[in-house]
Amino acid sequence: MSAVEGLTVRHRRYIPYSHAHYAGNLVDGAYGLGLFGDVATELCIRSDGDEGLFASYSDVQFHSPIRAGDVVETTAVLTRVGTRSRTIEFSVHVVCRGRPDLGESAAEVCDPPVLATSAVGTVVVPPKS
Ligand SMILES: C/C=C/C(=O)SCCNC(=O)CCNC(=O)[C@H](O)C(C)(C)COP(=O)(O)OP(=O)(O)OC[C@H]1O[C@@H](n2cnc3c(N)ncnc32)[C@H](O)[C@@H]1OP(=O)(O)O
Repeated sequence: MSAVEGLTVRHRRYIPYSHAHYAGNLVDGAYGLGLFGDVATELCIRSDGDEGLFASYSDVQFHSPIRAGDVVETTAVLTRVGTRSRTIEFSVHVVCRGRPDLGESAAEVCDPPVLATSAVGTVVVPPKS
């Protein structure tokens, strides 16, 4: 097993209302893939000293919507180290969510967090010099 297998990186961010795209203030599904790209970039920097390039996704699942006003946590776990390829498991969980039914700015912590999107992807890093 490689020393970096199991390496985990997490990012948190607030989803601004300017990013809402569909009815009910949903963001588009590709939004989660953008989050995966950013967390994969930090993971590759930590594992290989390079930002890496996304080669493919082998699985993408949209479990529940991401909405404007959510606070989301994106997680990347390095599960396989090839020669130049790196297999990563991704997830986005909603950790806080607006409660407009209770008030314009009301919001609550999601306990437990709500799984929104998951994926498995492959990034490629340069050869070791
Ligand atoms: C961190 C996030 C960043 C981004 O989001 S960047 C934006 C989106 N991505 C891109 O624009 C990248 C565009 N694609 C490319 O530039 C190239 O295309 C790649 C650099 C991704 C790969 O090209 P090449 O370097 O010529 O690959 P090879 O020498 O044929 O293979 C190297 C390793 O990569 C694995 N691999 C190549 N393509 C795929 C694929 N499509 N799906 C899964 N794995 C792939 C191989 O097996 C091998 O692996 P092994 O080194 O461990 O033996």
